[in-house]
Order: sequence, then C-alpha cells, then structure tokens
Amino acid sequence: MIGRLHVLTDAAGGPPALEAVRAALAGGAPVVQVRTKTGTDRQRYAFAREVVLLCRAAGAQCIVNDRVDLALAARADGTHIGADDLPVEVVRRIAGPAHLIGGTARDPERALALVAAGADYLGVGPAFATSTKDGLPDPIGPEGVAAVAEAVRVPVIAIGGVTAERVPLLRKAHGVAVVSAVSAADDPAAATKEILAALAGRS
Ligand SMILES: Cc1ncc(COP(=O)(O)OP(=O)(O)O)c(N)n1
Ligand SMILES: Cc1nc(C(=O)O)sc1CCOP(=O)(O)O
Ligand SMILES: [Mg+2]
Repeated sequence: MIGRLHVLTDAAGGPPALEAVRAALAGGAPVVQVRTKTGTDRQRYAFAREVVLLCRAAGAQCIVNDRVDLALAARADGTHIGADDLPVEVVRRIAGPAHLIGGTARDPERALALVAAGADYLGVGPAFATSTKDGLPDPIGPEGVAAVAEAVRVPVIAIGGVTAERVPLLRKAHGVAVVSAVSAADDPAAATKEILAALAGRS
C-alpha cells in the first residue's frame, strides 16, 4: 500500500533538493517522489539513486516521476505517470507486477481509465491553487478530489496547494502530495511532521 504523505523533490534537483529529502525523511515522510525536470539523464539517475538509498535507509517508499527507465535503473519502488508519459499499461508491462504505478487524474473518467490500465494509486488535483507548476487547470477543490476518490477503489493522493491547514478538507483522500509545503519551509522536517499530524488527526 502506498504511504499517505508524498514529498516531491524540488524540480531543480541537486544538493539543496537532497537536503530537503533528508529533512523530510527525518520528519517521517513515508514516500518521497523524485521529480526532476532538468539535467542530463546521468545527473537525473544519480539524483534518483541517492534518493532511493536515503529512502531505503529510512524505511520509506521512493517513486520516480515521469520516467520508468530511471525508476527501474535507480531501483525505485514505483513510477508516477502523467498525461505526456508512457501509457500506464506500457509501464506495467515494462516494470512488472510489483512496481508501484501512480497516474494523474483530474476527473472520475480519467481515474477509471488509469485504474483499468493498471494504476495502483492516483494523484488527483490541483486540489487548490498553486504556483509550483505552470499550465495547470483550475483547482478542482476538495469536492473534485472526493468525486474521484468515490469513483475508484485505489488510494487517491490529493496534490496542488496542499498545506497542513488544508489537510482536514481532504477527508476522502487516502493521502496528500506536497512540494512547497516541505521544500520551501524554513524547517522541512517540522513541516513534514505537521502534515503527518494533520493526516493522523483526520479520522
Ligand atoms: C502524487 C502525484 N500526483 C500528481 C502528480 C503530477 O504528475 P504529472 O501529471 O506527471 O505532472 P508533473 O509532476 O510531471 O509535472 C505528481 N507528480 N504526483
Ligand atoms: C507537480 C504538481 N502537479 C499537480 C497536479 O495537479 O497535477 S499540482 C503540482 C504542484 C504541487 O506543488 P505544491 O505542493 O507546491 O502546490
Ligand atoms: Mg510527471
């Protein structure tokens, strides 16, 4: 089963992003997603592999965004697949049954298609407005997240503008994914703990 808090690395990667990963793991993050958008494949592989090793030492799961080849090369636990990446059924064929596969869904229809294709969990958003990623559609709100969660049997991870204060609004989600709430925090370990406490306090 996928963990309830996914801490996504800052897209720039490199030593500052690794520091944030160390802090998030120290704060108890159960899942780290390697989300790099720049650099050579060699650099991206090296970064992913370092994160995998840190996660392994901390007992956390490691997911690689976009690229199943990097995920397998770095021996990550899974891959998160977006609309422009290889199709989920192809990733499943390449990666095998034990590999965790997440897919991005913004509505129940897409969510059902991703699950039918073999997704183990769904990232659903943007739950709230965010400046971390350009070109996103309007926020779907907690109601949009709930509509997807009610349509599928796999865990739904809400993403986009999620903060510890907003976690109670996302009652139907299995968990949440964050970038800035941890990586831009003054104290990323404390921020991670705060989000975990908010998740634990929902039920
Ligand atoms: C948990 C989770 N949910 C959604 C996303 C977004 O993925 P994607 O659509 O591939 O967009 P990028 O992150 O690649 O910009 C995610 N990464 N994680
Ligand atoms: C990478 C990403 N994907 C989203 C989606 O809705 O698919 S929202 C998002 C950015 C999440 O960053 P923050 O926690 O700083 O808002
Ligand atoms: Mg992606």
